[in-house]
Amino acid sequence: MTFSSFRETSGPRTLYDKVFDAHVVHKDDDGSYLLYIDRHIIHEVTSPQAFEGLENADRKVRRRDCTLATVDHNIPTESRKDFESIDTFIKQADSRLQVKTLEKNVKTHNVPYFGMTDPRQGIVHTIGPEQGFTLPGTTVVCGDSHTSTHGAFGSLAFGIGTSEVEHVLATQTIIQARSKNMRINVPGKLNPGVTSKDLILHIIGQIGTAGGTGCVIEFAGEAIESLSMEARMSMCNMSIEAGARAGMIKPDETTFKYTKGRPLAPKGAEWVKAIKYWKTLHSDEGAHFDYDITIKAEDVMPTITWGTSPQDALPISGSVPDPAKENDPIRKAGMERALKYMGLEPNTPLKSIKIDKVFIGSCTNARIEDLRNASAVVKGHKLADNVIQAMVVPGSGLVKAQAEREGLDKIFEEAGFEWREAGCSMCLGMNPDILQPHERCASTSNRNFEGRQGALARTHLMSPAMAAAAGIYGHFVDIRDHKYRDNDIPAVAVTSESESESESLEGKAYEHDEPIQPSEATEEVANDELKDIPAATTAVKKSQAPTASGMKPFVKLDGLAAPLDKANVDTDAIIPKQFLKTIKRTGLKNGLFYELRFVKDEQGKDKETDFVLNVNPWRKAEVLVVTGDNFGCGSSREHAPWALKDFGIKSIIAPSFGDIFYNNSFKNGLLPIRIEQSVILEKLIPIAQKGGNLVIDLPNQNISDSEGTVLVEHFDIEPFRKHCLVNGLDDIGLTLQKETFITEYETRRRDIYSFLEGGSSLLRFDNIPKKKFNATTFSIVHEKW
Ligand SMILES: CC(C)[C@H](C(=O)O)[C@@H](O)C(=O)O
Ligand code: SF4
Repeated sequence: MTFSSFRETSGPRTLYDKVFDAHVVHKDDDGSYLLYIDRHIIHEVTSPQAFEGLENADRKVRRRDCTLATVDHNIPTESRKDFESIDTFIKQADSRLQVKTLEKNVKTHNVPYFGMTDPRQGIVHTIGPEQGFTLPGTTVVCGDSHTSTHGAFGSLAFGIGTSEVEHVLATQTIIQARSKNMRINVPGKLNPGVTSKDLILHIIGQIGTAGGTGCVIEFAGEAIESLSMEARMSMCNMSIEAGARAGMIKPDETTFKYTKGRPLAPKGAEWVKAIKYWKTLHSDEGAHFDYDITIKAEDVMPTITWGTSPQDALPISGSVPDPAKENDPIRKAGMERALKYMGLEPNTPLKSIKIDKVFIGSCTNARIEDLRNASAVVKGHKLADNVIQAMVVPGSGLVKAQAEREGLDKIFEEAGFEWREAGCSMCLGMNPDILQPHERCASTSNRNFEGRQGALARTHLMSPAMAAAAGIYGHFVDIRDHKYRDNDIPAVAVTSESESESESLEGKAYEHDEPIQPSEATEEVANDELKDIPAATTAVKKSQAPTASGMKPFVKLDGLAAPLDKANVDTDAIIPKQFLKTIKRTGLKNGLFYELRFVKDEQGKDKETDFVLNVNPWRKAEVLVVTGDNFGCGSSREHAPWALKDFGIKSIIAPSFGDIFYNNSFKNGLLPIRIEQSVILEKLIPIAQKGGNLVIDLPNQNISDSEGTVLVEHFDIEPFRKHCLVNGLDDIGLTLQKETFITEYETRRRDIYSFLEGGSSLLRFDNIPKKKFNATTFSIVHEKW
């Protein structure tokens, strides 16, 4: 049997090329591809507008068996012991609305769903692998940038925006351009005390947050091969912080061992067939990589961040850098701003910096191995007196249950840590878990952007062991100096899954021979708790509804240009988390660049700063001219282009863009244009600074001033994107015209990749407590499965 029906080249291929090729449904003459999506995970923040669009266009979820939903970002992490209903449990009205909207949507469309009363609920990127929903060689998408996590299985996994969520729901495909291939080789062995989190922070420190832009990174080499699946997931998780579209690691025995026996992993003959295929998934000898980078394992030390970008990473033995020693003026200004925000003095030894809080959680580091590593540090110690709060938030209900079986909860609690329920929590603080202004946190999460964990809060990223140690000592420490009690040193650069976990996951609890439809559990909750969803969501009038379809054509724009002299503007800065709780695409104007545009006055009211968009004439700007690289990096939130559009911005010019933001912009008729930095500085910025207009001619792909002088003779744009913008075309409508190709692909898929059939529809929902549960019921139910 041949496993692939499409091949771009006859020569050697990379892992990425192989997985990409295997999913090509159709290649258009303009070079864009339609890719089939095997696994689609959904959460409450980025799906409401997608379901709304789907319903307004009278479309259905094409493959509910390829779809899995859960709630994670908004939910409180306090004990659910007394959980009665979402109405009483979620106190924040906007969070509650998002959760209930998801529940309504999964019910309407019969999508398998792990709600708050389901012990399998957890962070999207924890539950996919845990259930065996994520499998080697699959395409995995989610309206979430850290979907890259799933690449640890050799799957092609990437974050998408809400319009694309709608596209996948309707068509089970996505329109993609081919990315470049980057390989990061890590030869040698990691030093004792060094985890995959240190390694990925080190890599980002080296290549920068724009280093992987336009690429899919394959992590390879001895140090990578020796990592456990959990450690690999932490690596791939943060490949988005390196600017990459996705991160991948070739599947091997470690992968197969982790996957075997998971509820949705293939069984019997299908397992044998799957393994045969998965073993072909590696980069061929001689395959071409556009970039090949080597990072020696022995050079990596326990690493933490000092600033407000994940690339601000240094070995723990280092000191806060000194801007006075930086020659590049843009970088120098960035460093000064970061140090001011972080409340740090140049040249301070990192180990002497005191902390206020600890957060052990997030999709990067809240799996069982992470909690084992952190608890081994904590065991027999107490939190330092200056530490106000330390939280441990497991990645899923199952991680929590496993940790409790191993007694880790007790170890943490005895040391003074809080033991919480699963969710995203303080990673971005869409729920009540936030830092207060100026609090400094040792965090195992992945983003240290300004305001990420709370307004004016200070985040330092590090491994679970290092965060736990910071809690014990009250300041950052080199984990290699820590004295473990009882010689209880965990295998931090673990080589394979611990037996106990694999066994529990292979146990009876997860058998699923008889497919059972998701029925009552989903239904009952949804029926009871839809009361406060406004009518507009349940019945939007077609004519009023903003959907992905029918965009206004973008042809020529003659618009006032505003200058923005910044690099690495992340989407958290473009639209902070508190504005993500909407279930609409509009009304985000005031949230745009909120932290930059407003400060609080004495009465606690918003007062405008002198940020460029608050100043005349730029209040009316339609073009944003950015001098620095990597505009729109970070989160996949489509709220970023929505907010820019709401403000009136129609085009953004920058040297480079975050991949997901770039993509999301097109879906909303917002034109991002990549122009070399020297040209921006020389020709465009002077006009923007004067408050002049720029004329962007999309059909002719050039930019002039209002007198007609051509400033940029040619800018690049992929033909398909141009075609859609100029004609205001609806992607989904276009894709649905390719129905024959999609059904043909599905027929082939059923045969060639038969081990993917069934998907989430094989999950059991019969044994889940429906209304109420407590930790004890949980583990009993879990044992019984
Ligand atoms: C809310 C979601 C869109 C976002 C993401 O894409 O990453 C979030 O998970 C984050 O970490 O900022
Ligand atoms: S990065 Fe944080 S907020 Fe985003 S999915 Fe992961 S845990 Fe959730």
